[in-house]
Amino acid sequence: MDLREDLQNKTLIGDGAMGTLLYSYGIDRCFEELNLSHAEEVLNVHRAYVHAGADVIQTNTYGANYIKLTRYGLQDHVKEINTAAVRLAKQASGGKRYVVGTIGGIRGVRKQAVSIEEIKRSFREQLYCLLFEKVDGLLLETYYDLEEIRTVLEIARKETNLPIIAQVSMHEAGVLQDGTSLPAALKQLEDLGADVVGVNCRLGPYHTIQSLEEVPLPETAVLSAYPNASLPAFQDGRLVYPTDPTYFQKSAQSLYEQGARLIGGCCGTTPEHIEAIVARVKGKAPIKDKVVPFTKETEVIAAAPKDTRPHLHEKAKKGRSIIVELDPPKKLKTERFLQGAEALREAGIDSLTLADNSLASPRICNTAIASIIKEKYDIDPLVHIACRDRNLLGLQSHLMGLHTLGIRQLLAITGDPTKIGDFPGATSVYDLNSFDLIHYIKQMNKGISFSGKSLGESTSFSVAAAFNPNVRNLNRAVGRMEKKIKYGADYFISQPVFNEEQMIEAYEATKHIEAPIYIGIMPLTSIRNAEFLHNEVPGITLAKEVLEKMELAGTDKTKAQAEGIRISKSLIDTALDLFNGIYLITPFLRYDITVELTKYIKEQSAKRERKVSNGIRMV
Ligand SMILES: Cc1cc2nc3c(=O)[nH]c(=O)nc-3n(C[C@H](O)[C@H](O)[C@H](O)COP(=O)(O)OP(=O)(O)OC[C@H]3O[C@@H](n4cnc5c(N)ncnc54)[C@H](O)[C@@H]3O)c2cc1C
Ligand code: MET
Ligand SMILES: [Zn+2]
Repeated sequence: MDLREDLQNKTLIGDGAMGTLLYSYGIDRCFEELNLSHAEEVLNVHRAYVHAGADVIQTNTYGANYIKLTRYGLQDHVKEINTAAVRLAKQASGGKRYVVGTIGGIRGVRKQAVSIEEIKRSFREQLYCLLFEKVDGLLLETYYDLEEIRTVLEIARKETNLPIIAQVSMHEAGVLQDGTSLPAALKQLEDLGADVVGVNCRLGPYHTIQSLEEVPLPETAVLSAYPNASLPAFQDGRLVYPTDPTYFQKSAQSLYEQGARLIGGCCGTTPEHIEAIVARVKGKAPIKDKVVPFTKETEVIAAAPKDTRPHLHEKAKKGRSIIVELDPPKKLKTERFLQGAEALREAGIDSLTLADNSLASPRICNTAIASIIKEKYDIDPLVHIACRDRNLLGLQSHLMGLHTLGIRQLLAITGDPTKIGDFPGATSVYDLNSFDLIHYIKQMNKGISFSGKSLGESTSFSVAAAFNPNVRNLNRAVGRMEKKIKYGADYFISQPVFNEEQMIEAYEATKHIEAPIYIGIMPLTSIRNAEFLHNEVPGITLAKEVLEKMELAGTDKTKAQAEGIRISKSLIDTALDLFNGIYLITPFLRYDITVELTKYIKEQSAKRERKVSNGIRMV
């Protein structure tokens, strides 16, 4: 028996689902652990697939790696679970079927969730366990992340000469989540030495066939397909795959015609599905010629509509740039806000930044406000986007909406925790964190959606990221900035800084970073305001001297405000020597304060420029 040789001559049949089958029996726990505690059930599933006529049986080890087992506190049982799994599959196969060791993908849309180094460690551990038990081949399945499957395939290819089946999964037919087309992805896997390349899971037969229609026959590898039984439905609180084995049988015929030589089933498929496809395509002579009738023309991705205004990061690279935060109102009246926006525009700011429910309290949607000020005052708004309030679907739709409104400046942040806001019990989504959000916004700039599909047009977002200099370990904060740049951040906007030394430290720690930094300055309005910020707002720390100065200014509002402005001006003097970008935060819609500070920055910058040009004349 030789799997490679067999695949040269005939169509082989894989098995169907293990996980969803056990789940449909009412077992809802770590499926891989059942190899130890309920071996008989696992054996029965394998036997049912053997009986149905499957040629290739997969071990019940899809998630038997320490990363996934950690969820169940089973991370130290990788070896026992994998060992038992191979023995059970072999026992059911009786030496008459190929037993392939399954290793499932770990990453979904969130690349950030697990580092590639950790994936390598976890993969190796599981791989060695499976190889030690002498499987007949390996099945790498359900990989959404191309980087991940490339990485693990390289490891596996170095470690063994056994046949390797490498399968990716797609959110959208024909394309991986990073926008790589299925044919290109499978070619990469073939080039890395996979014997069988294909797709499994997530999509039902219809989309799987549609995806394979575009894939030419590989030169050295063969094609495989393990579609789900159908798209899942949610019934009585459970996921079910309503499907009919006859439909699956017909689909298997189409997959065969598309050149698939190993055909099995993924989620929702049962021994009946496998029996049905065995009857139709098992053993058939493989398709050796396939004409991909037309490579569906790769959709031409149009460039974003031209906007000749420079982005904020370009402005701050060239010279002085001022942005001012004026947060959308917490109440429905917008007059004062709009007056502020207009006054700040008149004062000459480069952009008005609009927080996304900062401090986790609801305000008028910043996109609505951004659109109004853009249209009404020709302001180029900067919209903050937190990962807290929208899931992946909401975030992508939100970004598409922003693009449609011609809004191009974004700040991608995790978002303040709901605990501190008006609804402490509210859920927080966090499908993505700020790194991933930056990455996906930049993917949209290439015209590719979060799921890899063409958007037909590229966006032209400029993406800022947060920098928090108010931390004990500045190097760690700088490390996060460097990582954000890797993910695509164009520039940074900092939390407000409240003393000169801290500003100098922030400058020293970041001077090697080429991406511009807009340094935050927030005028204080009273000692109570200062104490609140210092003691209660995450990420903000005030210097002792600043608190003392505000204390001295007393409770007279005008005096306190004047002191706040004095402190800010002094910070501005330092900032102008160190940073091109200045980010002013307007307290309590008191735009008169930020207008005054904007004018101050303009005057001081002009003075400095005059000095420089006088200096040049003197030389
Ligand atoms: C300019 C600016 C504007 C903002 N606007 C808004 C807004 O509109 N709406 C809103 O809700 N919030 C806003 N915030 C707050 C922001 O959401 C939080 O400060 C957020 O934590 C910082 O954004 P970040 O996710 O990019 O990341 P980071 O600061 O890089 O980190 C994210 C989280 O991880 C934590 N962390 C940092 N280092 C480590 C580490 N080594 N290990 C483990 N954890 C770590 C941080 O404490 C932070 O909670 C803003 C912040 C800034 C600086
Ligand atoms: C989540 S994809 C399916 C994994 C594995 N083949 C199973 O059926 O359990
Ligand atoms: Zn599946």
